[in-house]
Amino acid sequence: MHTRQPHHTGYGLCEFEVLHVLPFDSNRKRMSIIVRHPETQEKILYCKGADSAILDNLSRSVDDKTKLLIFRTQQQLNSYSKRGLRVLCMAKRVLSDPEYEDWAMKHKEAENALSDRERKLQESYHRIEKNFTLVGATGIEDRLQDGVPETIQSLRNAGIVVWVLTGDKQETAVNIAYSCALFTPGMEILKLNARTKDQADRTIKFFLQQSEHQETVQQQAQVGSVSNGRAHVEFSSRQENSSSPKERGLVVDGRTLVFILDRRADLKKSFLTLAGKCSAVLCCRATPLQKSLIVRSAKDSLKVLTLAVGDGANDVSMIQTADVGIGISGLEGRQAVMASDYAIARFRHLEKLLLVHGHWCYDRLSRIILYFFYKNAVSNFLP
Ligand SMILES: Nc1ncnc2c1ncn2[C@@H]1O[C@H](COP(=O)(O)OP(=O)(O)OP(=O)(O)O)[C@@H](O)[C@H]1O
Ligand SMILES: [Mg+2]
Repeated sequence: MHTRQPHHTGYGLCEFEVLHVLPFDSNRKRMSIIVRHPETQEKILYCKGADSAILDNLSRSVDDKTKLLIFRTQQQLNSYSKRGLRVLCMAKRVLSDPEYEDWAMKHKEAENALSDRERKLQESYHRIEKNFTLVGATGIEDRLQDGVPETIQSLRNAGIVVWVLTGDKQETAVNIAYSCALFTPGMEILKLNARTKDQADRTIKFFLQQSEHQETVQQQAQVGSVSNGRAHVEFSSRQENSSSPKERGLVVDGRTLVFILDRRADLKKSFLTLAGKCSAVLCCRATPLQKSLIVRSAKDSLKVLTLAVGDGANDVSMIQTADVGIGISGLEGRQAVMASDYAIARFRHLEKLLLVHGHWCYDRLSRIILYFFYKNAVSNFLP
């Protein structure tokens, strides 16, 4: 591929030759372009992607100035994501001629491979997407569509349990969970951010014990208020906080999901028991495969009817795994809609769809676990 891209350097217009485009995918969570500089002839790789996909692959030999830049960028990323912005990191790498030639030759072999092409391409991307120099980061507003909080609220009022499965960074996703009314201010938020299988196991068990303890206290409080006749009014008002069940929201990140979904580990059952005690579940930095495995696990183990809503290519297998798959037609392409049973133009149309197509869900509404994608995929599709 030899595309010329005009580039204004400040000294005049010049053109970069595009040598390769390494496309985005939700597993690498980044994309790259390799260009030839028109004046120096240097081959430069520019990469943009999720913070974890870039920061974990920075060059280790860095001077103090670069260390400071990395530190400051991380601080900026944290503040952007806490504000609910969608963050991206940019990095570059100058390639020596021998290194580039060697990579380009092997990459061509991967591109032309007749077997195992996808794996060979992934290996090729990983061979070159490393030893980055950080360039900077951006925070972009990814606004919710109109009516998302209201729709979620009415689904929850109908007894539907809503889980969000997203590829987004945890801090961004948590912020959005509050703005779309998945999490409410009174909720107790349980976070699963384990870095080993044992840690995941212990944290899940701890939360389970804690919630069982809270349930026992609540039951005792209820028994106390019933059996204690006259003292009832005073007792229940004093004990209001402990006797009214506190809603829980569960947050789990992609690395912890690896342990939970590992078939050899025995964590799935306890995770699902814990998830079943929560009013809302938020899975962050989830890959497309993890999204579909979560739907499959809920479907098989919790014995619920599942409905998945998504708008991107990374939602396709989840949409296909769910009992009912719904695609939102939007900017992210047609893959989600093509894989779905029903297409909608806006998330808020979901409520109407559930009412209109009551034959498959309305009477079973309270048994549905709903998965959805919440972003503002601005649509040209008319309802
Ligand atoms: N075109 C792109 N180029 C570079 N990086 C991207 C691109 N699209 C997404 N990313 C990065 O990869 C991450 C994962 O993307 P992915 O599309 O799997 O999930 P998402 O869009 O964040 O969330 P959702 O699952 O809700 O769609 C994003 O959070 C972002 O950091
Ligand atoms: Mg996406």
